[in-house]
Amino acid sequence: MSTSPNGSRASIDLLEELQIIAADNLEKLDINKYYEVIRELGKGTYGKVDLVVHKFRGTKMALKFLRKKTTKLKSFLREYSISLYVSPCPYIISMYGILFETDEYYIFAQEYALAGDLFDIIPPQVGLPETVAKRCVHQVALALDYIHSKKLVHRDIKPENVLIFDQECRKVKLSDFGMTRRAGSPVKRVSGTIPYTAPELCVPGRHDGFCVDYSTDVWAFGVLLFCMLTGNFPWEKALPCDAFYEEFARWQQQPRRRAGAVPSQWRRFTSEALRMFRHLLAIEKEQRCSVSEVLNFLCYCWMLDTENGNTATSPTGTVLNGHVAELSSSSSEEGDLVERLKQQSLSPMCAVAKAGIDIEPVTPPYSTGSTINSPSTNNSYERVSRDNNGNGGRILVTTPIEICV
Ligand SMILES: Nc1ncnc2c1ncn2[C@@H]1O[C@H](COP(=O)(O)OP(=O)(O)OP(=O)(O)O)[C@@H](O)[C@H]1O
Repeated sequence: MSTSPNGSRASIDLLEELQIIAADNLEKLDINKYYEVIRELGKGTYGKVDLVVHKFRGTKMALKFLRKKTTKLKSFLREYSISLYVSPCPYIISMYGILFETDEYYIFAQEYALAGDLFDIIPPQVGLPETVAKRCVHQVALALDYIHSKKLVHRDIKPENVLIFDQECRKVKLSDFGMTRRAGSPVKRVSGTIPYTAPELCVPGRHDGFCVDYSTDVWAFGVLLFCMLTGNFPWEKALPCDAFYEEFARWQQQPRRRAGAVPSQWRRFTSEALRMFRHLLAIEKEQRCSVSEVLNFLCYCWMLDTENGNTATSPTGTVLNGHVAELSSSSSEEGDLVERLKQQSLSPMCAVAKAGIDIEPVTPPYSTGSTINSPSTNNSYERVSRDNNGNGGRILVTTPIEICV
């Protein structure tokens, strides 16, 4: 908080405050002195994520490395602060209050998700069993709902950013807040991954900028659902030149939908599931529902030929109605978070040296304590490995489009 000229306290919001604290605590250190690298967990556009063990504590954690060459300090601090800000949600990856830099990287520490990411467990062209998919969908919906309740838009919803703790998706958490922005803020260029990108952001030649909007997360969430249930993308990109998208858009815009007119890729779904998809994937962004509407469809069967039947139960045993209220933290809880961070050093070095400071994830004030081949379409997607580790053929990489800065 700062004091304005007239003496009143100018409000600096929590996110800005977290960024200031983070900047004040950023220090250089020799990573090998404090961490033993076990293996690389993943690679992204701007760096990598390694599984490490803290040499003094023995704590396993995931360190996210953002290359200084391609990441501005401001972007790093923003990603770190947003990740921390939303981490109280039980369906979002937890954070350790640790950040530092080396000559080459900015680095922060996260909880380690022991089963990797959702991308790796979706059987290509088959999809996950409906029960597993629903369990996952429910948790991701709650995570997104939480983010939206904080007036933030994730902007990079895809299976690679859903981290999993077991193969049955009993515990999954949303991650990667590098693209997250406040709803309503202007962004210069489109960002995202093409099959998940909403049609209004796919239009070529639109360089006039966009306002960040929840509806883009809703669209990506709808595409994610399709991928999980089928092991395919519904289309390559949401543009009229894509025959799969065009067919879907025509069907969406029909005033009266006849069963026979359902596009072939969508005929495997029950009418309730189709209704859900129509709400999530409304062509006009104003018509799209909120993410939480999916929760009203969990009690229905989604797949026509499912062997698992439907699962109406919540993964956490919580009542579906009122979930948002349960997950929203109060401003005093947010204040607590800032206070704890101020007291807690953000350096791994001091975390060891200071008595009474343990390296545990920054815990939610209201924690429940509960405990594709990239999906391919039947069309002509370019088949490229997601990484260079010999996964070739398993995945179809989507073409990243311009990233906003
Ligand atoms: N906490 C974690 N535990 C386990 N694996 C993780 C963790 N964080 C990231 N990963 C793995 O590393 C991959 C890349 O991580 P992340 O998405 O955070 O990087 P990124 O550079 O932002 O990626 P992108 O450019 O795709 O947005 C993830 O898809 C996942 O497989």
